[in-house]
Amino acid sequence: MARLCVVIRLRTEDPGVDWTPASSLDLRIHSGTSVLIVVEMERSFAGRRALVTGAGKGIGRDTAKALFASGAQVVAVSRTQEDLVSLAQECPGIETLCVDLGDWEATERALSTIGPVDLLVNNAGVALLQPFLEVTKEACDRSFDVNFRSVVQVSQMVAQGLIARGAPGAIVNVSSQASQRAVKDHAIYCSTKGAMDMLTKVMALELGPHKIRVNTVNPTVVMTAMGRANWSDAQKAESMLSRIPLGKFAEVEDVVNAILFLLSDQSAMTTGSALPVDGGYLVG
Ligand SMILES: NC(=O)C1=CN([C@@H]2O[C@H](COP(=O)(O)OP(=O)(O)OC[C@H]3O[C@@H](n4cnc5c(N)ncnc54)[C@H](OP(=O)(O)O)[C@@H]3O)[C@@H](O)[C@H]2O)C=CC1
Ligand SMILES: CC(=O)C(C)=O
Repeated sequence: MARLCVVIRLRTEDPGVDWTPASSLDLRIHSGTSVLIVVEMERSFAGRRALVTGAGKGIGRDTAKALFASGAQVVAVSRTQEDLVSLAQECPGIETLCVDLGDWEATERALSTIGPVDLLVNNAGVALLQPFLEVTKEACDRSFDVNFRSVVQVSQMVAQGLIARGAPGAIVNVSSQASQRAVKDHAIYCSTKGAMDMLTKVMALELGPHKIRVNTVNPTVVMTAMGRANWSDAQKAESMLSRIPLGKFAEVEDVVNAILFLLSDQSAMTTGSALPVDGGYLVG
């Protein structure tokens, strides 16, 4: 028997859009032919407003661009103005906000007027590597201020807005495989990411009744500016690669796809989870 598979790709558009079909699909089915019609729903964030921290470079920049391309209104927050200028040139219409998220008062001032946000990606982070016995107060304070405290602060502001509007929302915290495995010279970094994973679970517990989902993505090494700074040495990289069953580091796109999945309605029943993007590193 001949089998015919028809894939119809639909975009979940704004309900206000006129669905009058531009063209019709004329199928002539011969007798004895079975037809499987697959309707693929593309992920669209039309009508949603997303805030991405650390959107100047790397994972955050590509996440902001992907959300923008998927129809979301995007607020890109980062520390270096020229990164935001170039991002706005690439994506005309993206909103930008330049602030050091490690500065609580400056962040409060900068984000107090951002308006409603439906989707939040807490991506900004620093990896200040020091052997445990050489950890400094400055590195400890900076790491926790950026990687952890700013996540608390920005999430509070966004969640309070959602609750006031009675609107559902989704938050993705960008953690790391390093939240669950010791990595040499990463005592403070691992601790900030471990704290982030636990924070994520408590946020999910308390915000769930408000229809706000909270999850982490937990990538392995990604060769962004941060990855290149710490993992360009071939021998050091090999020590990590040898512990990854898929035998490769993650690409930025792999992390972006995981983030968009956890922001989308396709993960409507997932909250409080930690989604590895690590090639199997954490199974070891
Ligand atoms: N790269 C990797 O191997 C991995 C990264 N991660 C995590 O992914 C996230 C993104 O990392 P990645 O894209 O690689 O990092 P990058 O260093 O390439 O980019 C980080 C971005 O965050 C911004 N940022 C950092 N600190 C602040 C701050 N205080 N206020 C505002 N913006 C800030 C940076 O701005 P600026 O450059 O101006 O400081 C930059 O735009 C981080 O949380 C990281 O821990 C997780 C696993 C692996
Ligand atoms: C940089 C990082 O998050 C690692 C080591 O996974």
